[in-house]
Amino acid sequence: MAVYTEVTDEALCAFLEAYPIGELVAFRGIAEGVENSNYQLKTTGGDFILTLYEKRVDPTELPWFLGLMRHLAAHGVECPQPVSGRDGEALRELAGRPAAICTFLPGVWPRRVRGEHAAPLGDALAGLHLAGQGYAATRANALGPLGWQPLLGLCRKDGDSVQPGLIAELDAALAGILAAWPAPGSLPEGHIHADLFPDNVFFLEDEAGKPRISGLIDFYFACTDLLAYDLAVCLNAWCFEPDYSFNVTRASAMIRAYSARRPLLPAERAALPVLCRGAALRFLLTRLFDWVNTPPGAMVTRKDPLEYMRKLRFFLSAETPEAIGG
Ligand SMILES: Nc1ncnc2c1ncn2[C@@H]1O[C@H](COP(=O)(O)OP(=O)(O)OP(=O)(O)O)[C@@H](O)[C@H]1O
Ligand SMILES: N[C@@H](CCO)C(=O)O
Repeated sequence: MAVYTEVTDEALCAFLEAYPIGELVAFRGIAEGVENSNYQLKTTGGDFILTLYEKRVDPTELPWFLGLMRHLAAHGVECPQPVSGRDGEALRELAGRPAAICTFLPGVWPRRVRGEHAAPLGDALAGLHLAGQGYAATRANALGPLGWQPLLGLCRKDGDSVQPGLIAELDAALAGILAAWPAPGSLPEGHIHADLFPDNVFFLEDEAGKPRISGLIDFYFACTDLLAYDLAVCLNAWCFEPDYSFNVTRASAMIRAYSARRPLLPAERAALPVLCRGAALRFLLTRLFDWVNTPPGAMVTRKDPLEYMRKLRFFLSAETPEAIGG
């Protein structure tokens, strides 16, 4: 359930007066998503998404995220576009929260990932990286390597209650990953999505029944970091079977499609195993943090950290890029 902040009819109608998108026809809360409150709006001007940004998004960073979405949409990426009010502002306040309206994207995210999703995803990811190049402002990755040690520290006290020995295993993995992490400046950097999981990628089917991407959403973890790290996030999120076996065919198709649009440098390909380990650790740590630090009844949907322990173990055992489809 992710409608944390309720909006009344009256408040919404008053809010909409600031926008040139007609009058409210209908609106409903969207239960999916864990970070923010989302509403689907139908107005006489069309379909839109209203997002109320909840506590975990720093309001001072919102202009960067909205600016990136605008930039990407202007450069050919299908992604939500912030709608400006009559005063030119896209960001304002509703029900005591920062709020923005974005364009609605058609399509649905895949509840079950299939092999044929991999190539369109790789292609779209490379397209996003290329389109992001002209967006000059940068945002450091708070959940990058420098953030992992402090995050692990915050899980230290209770982490072993999730699985005995977990913290010692993570200490050892983190030390190895940091020691092997690419040196600053050694790999291409740019703006990355950093959370391109299946629930953030919408597909439609073409006439032949083949899936094609209709849009990418949820840019609120986007940041400036190693481009190949974004591919590592996708290899984690898209390439495991429900029994946690790694689907190397799917990974190869994704990497090939990415490289066809933005050729990976040999050094990026060589770094994929450690980048995949780092990406697995990142999602493990944020999930573990939520697991051990969320009081019952709090407004955060917890996800299983151990799913990422299994993925991390796989990537620790995969020593070459070939072993992960590279
Ligand atoms: N622009 C859009 N067009 C159509 N549907 C959207 C759009 N933005 C969001 N949605 C719908 O809202 C749901 C939640 O959105 P989103 O994933 O951005 O929420 P969140 O709580 O910020 O994210 P998350 O939990 O993934 O971090 C999506 O699964 C989708 O159904
Ligand atoms: N994609 C993240 C949640 C944050 O959007 C996860 O699965 O842990």
